[in-house]
Amino acid sequence: MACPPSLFVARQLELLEREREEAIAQTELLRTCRSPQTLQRHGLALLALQVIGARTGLGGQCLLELGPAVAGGRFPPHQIRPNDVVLIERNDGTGDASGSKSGVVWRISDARLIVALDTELPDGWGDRCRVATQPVYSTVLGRMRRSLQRLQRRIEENDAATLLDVLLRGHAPRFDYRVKIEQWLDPSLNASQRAAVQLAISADHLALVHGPPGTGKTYTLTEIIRQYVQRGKRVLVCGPSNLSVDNLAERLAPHKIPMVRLGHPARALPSIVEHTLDAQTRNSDGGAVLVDVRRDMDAALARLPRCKKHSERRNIYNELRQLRKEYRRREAKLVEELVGNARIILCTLSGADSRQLQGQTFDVVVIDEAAQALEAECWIAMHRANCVILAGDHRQLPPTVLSNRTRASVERSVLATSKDPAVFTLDVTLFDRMLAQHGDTVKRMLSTQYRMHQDIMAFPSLRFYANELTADDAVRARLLSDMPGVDATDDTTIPLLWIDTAGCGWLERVEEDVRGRSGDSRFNPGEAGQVVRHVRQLVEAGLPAESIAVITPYNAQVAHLRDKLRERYPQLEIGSVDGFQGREKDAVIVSLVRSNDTGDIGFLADYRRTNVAITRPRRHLCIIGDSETVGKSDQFYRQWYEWMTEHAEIRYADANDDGEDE
Ligand SMILES: Nc1ncnc2c1ncn2[C@@H]1O[C@H](COP(=O)(O)OP(=O)(O)OP(=O)(O)O)[C@@H](O)[C@H]1O
Repeated sequence: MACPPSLFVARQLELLEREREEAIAQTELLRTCRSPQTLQRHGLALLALQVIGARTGLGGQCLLELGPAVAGGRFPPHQIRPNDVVLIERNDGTGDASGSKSGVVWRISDARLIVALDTELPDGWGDRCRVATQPVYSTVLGRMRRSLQRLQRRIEENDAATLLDVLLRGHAPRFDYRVKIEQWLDPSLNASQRAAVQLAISADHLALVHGPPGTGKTYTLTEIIRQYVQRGKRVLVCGPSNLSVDNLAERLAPHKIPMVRLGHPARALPSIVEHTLDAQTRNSDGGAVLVDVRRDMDAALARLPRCKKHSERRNIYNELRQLRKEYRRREAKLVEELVGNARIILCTLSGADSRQLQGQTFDVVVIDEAAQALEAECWIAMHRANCVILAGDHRQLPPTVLSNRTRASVERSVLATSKDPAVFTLDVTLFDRMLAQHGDTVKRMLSTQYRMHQDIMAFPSLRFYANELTADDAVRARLLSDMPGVDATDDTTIPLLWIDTAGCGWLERVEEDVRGRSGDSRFNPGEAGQVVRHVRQLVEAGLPAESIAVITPYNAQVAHLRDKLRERYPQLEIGSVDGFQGREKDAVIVSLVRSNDTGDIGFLADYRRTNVAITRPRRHLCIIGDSETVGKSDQFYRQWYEWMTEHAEIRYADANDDGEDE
């Protein structure tokens, strides 16, 4: 039996609070240990900006336009992205920190940054400012906490909703198999995809679609959503990231179903821009009136910089306040109409808490990438329906949890089945919990994959997917040498290669943290040399650098590899394994980094990370690592290496080879 619902929710609340404290502590650490200049060097801040203008956006928000203070200047390299929460601070030499404001990045280009603020910048602000990223946790965690508190109330009131019974009270999920699919809207679906659609459509309250890498999860969800709509149902489609939501929106867009994508349109793909609430509001009949009010607001905003007198400025602020009120009233009415008429609403999980969805209910909530979402985040959306379809892959990485750095996450399959709420950690997802609680009857796994050469697929299939994956004919034998312009060489004609660095003495090194102490991250210059060599050989064989990704579990190795490779191969993608989840490339080189005498493998012990790393390539996977270190005390890595010796090519690195010369 599962743990008592109210205890479970109380424990989740406690864990969220710990997460909030950790997020605050980390931000503080950044702020206290690093100067603004250092933050800018790390891509977390942009300094010396000037206010270029302000106009009105959706919701009557103030869209503040910023650019480099130097005329014709460009921003330095940075990591600021649309939807990031940023803090705008005045930087006019007065040293006055008052008036700093939090906003959301709307758009960002080489020389322009537009930030959405709830109100204008305070009166008296100088034109000079700087911007620094802030963890979004504060907003998202707040929404999660509210959703759990609501859940707690529903449990106390004994809410009879059967979704709660299945998700929290251990009742078995029910399926009505009389619900048959008369016509496949997408006839190209394969047998396992059809089985998943059938299960989802028959579910009274809960069904899981397990989608291993490249198996067409998005394809399948599209059919599920369309089948629901055809049955007259209203569907809320969510995912933890904007990208997950946009991928589905893009697949649904051609089918002409009334749908609305909520959230900032900044990152919307061109094909779905017309479905964003922002665009639909503008293009509707009522939108013309809004445009008029918006014009009045922009005109008032434009007058502001010219007013020197305090009283004049105060009058303009009063005028703006009235106009904003009017704008919000009219807009709310329009939004209610648009949202109310839509059969499909798409938004991030935390976006399901937005005011545009106030009072809205749905027949079903579909959650993509559910194995990467915190359970509390899922509840934000799940309060709106009595049936939920979860799609994901619990064999890949779970959501990032700041407060949980222990090996507990590795052992979470044990935790997920426990009755003791004290052992739950935040990265035990709802997807995990439901599988542990209800078993395989509640899920269907997609088993044909459309990404990897069959040899690349074979080990992950064996180890993570009960050997049930098959490679579609179109991909099963494709090699790099089959690509146009690529020569057949020793490297391009093999799908699997391990460059073994055992015995080379290339020991891992520890990166210093922000305080100059030994940090968590590691790098390995010897391995990096082998990466350089392999990239060079592939490119010399005619493979474009943009078809190659170099990935590694450690951020310090990412930075080290970027230093070595970026200039020579600007198109080459170099990143962390975690950041590459959900992506694919023709050739993928994985640098394992760990090399020591004790066999310490750190967070490589989370095999889900290894699974993500080795399932990214289409045609060629090259592992660079020390087989002795990783296999010393870890059975998984020992088995993997043994398997590789039978099925892949093993090359032994030369200790005198730094990868730079022929
Ligand atoms: N039934 C099918 N017939 C032919 N191709 C398919 C089919 N299903 C999926 N594909 C192809 O497989 C690829 C992956 O599909 P999709 O993007 O839906 O996968 P996914 O499982 O969501 O991916 P990820 O591994 O990133 O989660 C796509 O290029 C798609 O064209």
